[in-house]
Amino acid sequence: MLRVGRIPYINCFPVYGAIDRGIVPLDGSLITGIPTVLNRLMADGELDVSVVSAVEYARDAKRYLLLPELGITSDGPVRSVMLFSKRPPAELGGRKVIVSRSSMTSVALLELLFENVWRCRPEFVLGDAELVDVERFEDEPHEARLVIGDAALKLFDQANRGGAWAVRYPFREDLGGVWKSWTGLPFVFAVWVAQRRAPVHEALSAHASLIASRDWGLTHIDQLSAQAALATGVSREVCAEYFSGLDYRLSYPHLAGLTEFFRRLVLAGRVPDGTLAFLPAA
Ligand SMILES: C=C(O[C@@H]1C=C(C(=O)O)C=C[C@H]1O)C(=O)O
Repeated sequence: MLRVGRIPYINCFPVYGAIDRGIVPLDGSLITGIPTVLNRLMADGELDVSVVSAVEYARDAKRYLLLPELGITSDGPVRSVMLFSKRPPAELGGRKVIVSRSSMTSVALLELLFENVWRCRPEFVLGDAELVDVERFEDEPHEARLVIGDAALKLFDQANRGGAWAVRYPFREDLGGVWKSWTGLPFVFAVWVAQRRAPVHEALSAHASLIASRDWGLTHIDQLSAQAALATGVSREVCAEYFSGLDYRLSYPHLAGLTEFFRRLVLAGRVPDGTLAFLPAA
């Protein structure tokens, strides 16, 4: 039986919702983890199929096959990948920026944006940035923080409603939005991959289930938004708006965004040059 990874954030509700409800069968067992944990489990061969940070694919493309037609993407603002800053990003040179330990893609994207858009070089430090960590944010001195997932959505929402976070971090940059202004392209935060050595018929079966579940999810956003509101404490309306800004497909514009991101990471020497290799479509 395949071991299939999933992220606990609400951004995965539209893909796993029908599987969770038993509406779409999955021939495999689900293992839940934050993105960097799933990346490591895939790198170590402990999972067969998983959603991973887009950068994890590029880091070791020979190990994986991409699952076609599936990704976590946004064409502009994403709302859940945010730099919360006490000063304008261009003034963060030499200052401490804490980046989420949960993320690989967004950390790489943030570094590219500092080099090319904000043109300065902060000191990056890894830190915890999940919902349970939020109360301890001020314990570590910093000028800005990269937060992803449910914690980012929640803090962004609180800041938009003028709460304490708006005062603490007057400068809030949505990395999906900044990427779009810089390149004109959508951004692919996460992809689904199978180990190349996974039996093809089993990987195809998992892919078919994920696609069927995603198709169900996209037609049941009201139901999923209610569940997401319970999970995060963010209103149902904001969760619905969040889902409407995410796109779970991997069509030509998304692939253009993905390859542009990888091209820039290769130029910066952060990942080896490579190609996109896909599992045959289910
Ligand atoms: C949009 C998001 O996409 C994600 C970002 C990831 C990363 O930065 O490595 C990995 C998986 C996704 O959860 C998010 O988490 O908010």
